[in-house]
Amino acid sequence: MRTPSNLLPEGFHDALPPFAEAASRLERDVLDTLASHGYARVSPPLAEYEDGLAERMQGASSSDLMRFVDPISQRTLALRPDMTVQIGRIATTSLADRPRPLRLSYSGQVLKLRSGQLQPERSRLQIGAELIGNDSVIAASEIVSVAIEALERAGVTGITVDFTLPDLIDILAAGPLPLNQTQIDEVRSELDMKDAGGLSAIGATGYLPLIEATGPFDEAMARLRAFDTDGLLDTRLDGVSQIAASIKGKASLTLDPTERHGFEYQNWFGFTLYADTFIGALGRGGSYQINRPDGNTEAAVGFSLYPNPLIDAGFGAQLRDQIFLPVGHDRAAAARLRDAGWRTVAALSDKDQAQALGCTHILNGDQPEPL
Ligand SMILES: N[C@@H](Cc1c[nH]c[nH+]1)C(=O)O
Repeated sequence: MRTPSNLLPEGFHDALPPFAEAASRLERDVLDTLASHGYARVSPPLAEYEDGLAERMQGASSSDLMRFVDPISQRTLALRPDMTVQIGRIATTSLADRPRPLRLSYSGQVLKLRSGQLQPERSRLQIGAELIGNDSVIAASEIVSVAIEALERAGVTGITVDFTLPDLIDILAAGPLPLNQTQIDEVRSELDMKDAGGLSAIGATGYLPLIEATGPFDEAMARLRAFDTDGLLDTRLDGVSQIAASIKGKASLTLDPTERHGFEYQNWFGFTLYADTFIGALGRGGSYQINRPDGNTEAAVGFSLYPNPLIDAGFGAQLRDQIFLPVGHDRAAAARLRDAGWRTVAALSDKDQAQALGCTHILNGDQPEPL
């Protein structure tokens, strides 16, 4: 396991063997899946001008960013907390003239200013894909199914997709169930806690049925449709149902229409990914708008995975066979074994010990021999 160390700030850890390798194997599997669906890799820098980054991050402020002054430009820079924002910048500047839809993938470390209760890490690996220029049901279905395929290719089983409607409360509050901004925040936090008593106490009884519209997808969706008596949400609910239908059989499906944790900028549709063997979320995604430099916006859908907690829990950590090569070993035989997929560990002196160096075999003549 990774050992917290007072050599590093809270929320920062070294990835050690075999976890670091497990993480890069997962990263490779996910990126290969994305590439196979036409997502081209981009690699934005770790830090950017703070004002540009903050401006693009809807629902977050610069006080949520890890910032520092750049001695060269004398300007404040920020470490990226979410690569999706950078992909939006790239899509609407350097790649503004590329035909749409534009499919981009990415992977890298992101930095959160504060750690979450469920995820103490502040430095996290983020791997994802963004489909830019379209947020239709077809585009959203592609994103969800590619996310599932990527996780499956990495060996994750028992996947659950939990759908949400990130802007649901805003829509209801601006229409049939009016609320002012303070009330919106109150209603949201009561819904977060699924607190019926709390909702009643603040006079928002109209929102009570939303607490019940949660759980296995079909039942929860039926309850949500029953709640939507004037058909205001029809198109959204049809859209989310179609996306769910498109991945039926590939994952367990649930609905939590008011879940908003981590959905600061997504609009009509969002989803969180879980795996049976693991308690926390593996990633999330949804539809959103990218602000373009000309003042217009561009629709997009995408997803991001945060696989570190899964890896730390031991996922993909393989103890591989390794063969010890004694001093003076047959170099040609060792090279043939490496070609055949073996990992070799060459002795530097007679003092080196096969077992202590993690070897399972030793090269005897030109043949591997189990230790
Ligand atoms: N970047 C978002 C997920 C996402 C990607 N694209 C759209 N949404 C997150 O990390 O929560």
